[in-house]
Amino acid sequence: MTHPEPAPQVETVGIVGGGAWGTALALAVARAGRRPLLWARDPATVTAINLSRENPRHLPGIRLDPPVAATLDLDEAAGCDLVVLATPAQTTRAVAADLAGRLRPGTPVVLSAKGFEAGTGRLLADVLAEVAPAAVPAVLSGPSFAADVARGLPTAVTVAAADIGMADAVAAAFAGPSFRPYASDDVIGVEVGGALKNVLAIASGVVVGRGLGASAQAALVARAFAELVRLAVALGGRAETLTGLSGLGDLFLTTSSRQSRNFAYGIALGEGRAVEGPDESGPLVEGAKTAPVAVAIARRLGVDLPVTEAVAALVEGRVSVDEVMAGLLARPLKREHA
Ligand SMILES: NC(=O)C1=CN([C@@H]2O[C@H](COP(=O)(O)OP(=O)(O)OC[C@H]3O[C@@H](n4cnc5c(N)ncnc54)[C@H](OP(=O)(O)O)[C@@H]3O)[C@@H](O)[C@H]2O)C=CC1
Ligand SMILES: O=C(CO)COP(=O)(O)O
Repeated sequence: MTHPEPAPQVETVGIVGGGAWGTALALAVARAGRRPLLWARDPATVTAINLSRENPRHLPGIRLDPPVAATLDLDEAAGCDLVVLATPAQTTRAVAADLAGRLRPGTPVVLSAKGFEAGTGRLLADVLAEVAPAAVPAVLSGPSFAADVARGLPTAVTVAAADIGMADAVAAAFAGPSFRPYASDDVIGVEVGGALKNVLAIASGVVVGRGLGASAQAALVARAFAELVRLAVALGGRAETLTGLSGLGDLFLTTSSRQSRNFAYGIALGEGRAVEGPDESGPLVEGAKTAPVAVAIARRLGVDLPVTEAVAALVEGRVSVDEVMAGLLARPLKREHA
């Protein structure tokens, strides 16, 4: 029998990753009455946050007043009462390994990246548990653009941990006047919702970029939602979780808003402006990296993910948009909920 984790007393929050999302979460934590300490690897970002009170590279135009502070010292961030990982999904193993020996045993570590690990096909919470066993893993996900959160616009997310009491405590640590976390104990469902919606946002962008019409976009989003549920359930998550914020909520946001980097990349693919995967020097497009990993996971589990397969093929430049659409429409007829 497992024992509930003791609820953490959270005054300080270490945020590992000085990008748009890490910076926005630092502001959310400050508004929640906690002291955020943002670790960034880039000295210029740390100096800009501490002296000019902004993050010009990743979140320009947003004022970062105290108590937001930044550091280059990972030990300082790791020593906080709660730690958030906010670097891209594919860096999770390396960053968590670097943190591992610096954490106090039992420190909650909140994953906020959205993706599956390439190569292993593992969920990020599993990667964290493997490389940083001293951490208590939690996941924060849901419809939340960094710019919206940073500006204090109303936002709701899900915080999941295996122990619901821990999820409640972590949710409370982030809760502020405009940032509303809901607690869940379905770590798998919440992770899959965040990871796969990026892939499906690319698909929705392709439909828009190719000018296929609002009806096609609605059909795509409905079938995309079915894929979210199928994969989450096959991996051990609960279907109802995907009807929530990390699932339907984030799918709605990123399959319809041009603020989404994944959706915007899909539009470029649909318009024929991008033929292969995004360049590392451009904006982060997590769905392009997640698509082939999701396909591999689905094939291993015998789950049918035709939209995800189509995105993987497009991103890898193996097919054209017209070939993908013809292939999807030519699939044998089936029952809707089979
Ligand atoms: N932006 C958003 O609206 C949201 C993003 N997310 C998720 O958060 C994650 C991060 O996205 P976001 O912040 O937007 O991305 P950004 O591109 O804005 O920032 C990424 C940050 O990670 C840093 N970084 C990259 N690789 C490493 C590494 N190996 N070690 C340490 N730091 C590293 C970068 O450092 P450097 O500046 O030095 O390159 C940069 O500070 C993604 O998984 C995304 O899906 C989730 C919800 C909302
Ligand atoms: O996850 C996000 C909002 O919930 C951000 O989406 P993009 O990474 O597509 O910009």
